Amino acid sequence: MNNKCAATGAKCRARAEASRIGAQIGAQGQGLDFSERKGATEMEAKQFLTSTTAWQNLQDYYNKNGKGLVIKELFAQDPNRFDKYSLKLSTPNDGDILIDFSKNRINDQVFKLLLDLARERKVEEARDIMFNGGKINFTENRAVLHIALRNRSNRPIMVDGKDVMPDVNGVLEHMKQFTNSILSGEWKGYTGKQITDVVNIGIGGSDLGPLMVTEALKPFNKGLNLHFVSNIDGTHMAEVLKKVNPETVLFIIASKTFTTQETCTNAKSAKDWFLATSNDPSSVAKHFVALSTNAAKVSEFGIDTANMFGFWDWVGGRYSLWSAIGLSISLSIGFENFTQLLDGAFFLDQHFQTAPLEKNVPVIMALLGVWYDNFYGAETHALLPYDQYLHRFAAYFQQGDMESNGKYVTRSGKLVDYSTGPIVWGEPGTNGQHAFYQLIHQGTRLIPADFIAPAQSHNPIGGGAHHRILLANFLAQTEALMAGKAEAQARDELERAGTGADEVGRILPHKVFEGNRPTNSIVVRRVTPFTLGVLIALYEQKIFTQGIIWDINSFDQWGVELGKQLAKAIEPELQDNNPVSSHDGSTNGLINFIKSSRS
Ligand SMILES: O=P(O)(O)OC[C@H]1OC(O)[C@H](O)[C@@H](O)[C@@H]1O
Repeated sequence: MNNKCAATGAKCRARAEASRIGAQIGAQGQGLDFSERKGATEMEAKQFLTSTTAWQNLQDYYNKNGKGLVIKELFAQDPNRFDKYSLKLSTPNDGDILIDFSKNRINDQVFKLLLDLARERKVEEARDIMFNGGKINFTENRAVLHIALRNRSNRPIMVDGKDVMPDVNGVLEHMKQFTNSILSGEWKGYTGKQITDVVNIGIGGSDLGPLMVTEALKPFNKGLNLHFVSNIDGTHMAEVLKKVNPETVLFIIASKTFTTQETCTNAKSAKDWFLATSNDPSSVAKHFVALSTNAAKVSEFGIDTANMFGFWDWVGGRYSLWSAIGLSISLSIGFENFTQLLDGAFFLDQHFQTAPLEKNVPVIMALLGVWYDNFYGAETHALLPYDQYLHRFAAYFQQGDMESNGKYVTRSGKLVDYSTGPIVWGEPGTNGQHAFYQLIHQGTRLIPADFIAPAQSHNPIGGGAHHRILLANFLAQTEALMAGKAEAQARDELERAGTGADEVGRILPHKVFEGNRPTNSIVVRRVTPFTLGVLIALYEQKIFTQGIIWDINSFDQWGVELGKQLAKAIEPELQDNNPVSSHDGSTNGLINFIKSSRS
């Protein structure tokens, strides 16, 4: 250990760890291209996925045995199946988190072959590149470092030769001071009143994360009313403005780029509304703050950069709730709880970095997804939280997963010949049961589903009856999806109920459940800032792992640009009522119908 290291023990150990990982990558990274070529193809897989040995082994196994993998029979054959295919993550203060993946169409051989695939695709090496600041988002020449935002060890993380942690900590300190001054009432509005309401104006990653988390952690709310405006539809803004008072409202303009049309338009309308009452441009500073990477645009909009909370281009929008974008979270639940959320994510990141693949929860969940998407042809994945507070969880991961892995070209620009990211959807239980579970149970599509439930409710009303019923339904659904109901049982039930023979013959097929529908179950003790941080990071790292296996760039989103471009061209055409003919027949027809219908 040199003298410099002796002076800063923890940092030094972290640096040594970083350089060890770096050396390891150099030594082991034969399957990925780790050449010095700028950015990019830093993690380009050398072999096309479907021609790798691991893939072909899986394909062979699936072809021979895929249809014969019946989960309930696998349980009958192996009394230790639950122990073998479930993991517990022990959190420091928030209890254990159980991840049960035993109700899947896997056996030891499939599990081994899936792990072989992760090894062949160099998942661990790719992970280490991300954690060490590699510019893996090569189409934008950016590192991918949301993990630095929750790097609670303060291990130095270098981008372009600079440690990002001092800046990360600086913004966290600013968020802390601001949160405390708002919550204590020290920060006053332009007429001297305390702030009572916060309106977050943002869209996509600048809306969904804060909205999902503030809803999920409502029991921890410190007293402010939170509102979110995302849609350009004036209705969204108009309805929120009805509920707030210019003297006591704080607008947070959240936009990584500060160029997003919806957010800029909504922010301007909010400012106009506010100034119509305050009549004093200097009062804006007390009621508007900005969260952005773009200081120039923030001041152009009229927000003092002293009231700006910055972040960096290495934070992807859909991974940004850990950054300044989380200010509304911090204002809702207090800064201490916000740091608990970061701690939870850090806990999961450490697990992802250190657990062997066969015990690595995000890796296992990613591999199970690949098994169903690519071999069984599943097209969707359901997220089914049995917790009302998590009602936006699936919506949040629609962006998280679909914007990340909805890509059809590989890192080197070749068309894939396999499917990539699934369609993600879901609603909280038990609402979903009374709406779409019919199709999961008896439809023609295979829908792998994740069930998420807390053992303890924040609202144990009815002497705990509500939560007991909720949990019974969660457990019953995963059991039913796996076990199904055989014809003999269905017949027996009908006969016992006194149904006549003709009637039995007629309705029996409708009463049979094939079963063998795969599910994962994740059970937390309670939904807390820490456990929610774990859950979110778990899905983020699952998405990362799948992106590596599929050899796609999970961190750009060019697919959202074309529509924006065309909208910019159409908008001026909507300014008058003259018919247009510059588009295809359908688009012309729609535009002209709208023009004729609005006068
Ligand atoms: O935060 P902003 O720069 O306003 O971006 C908001 C959103 O806009 C987009 O079009 C992207 O698809 C999202 O990834 C992003 O989260």
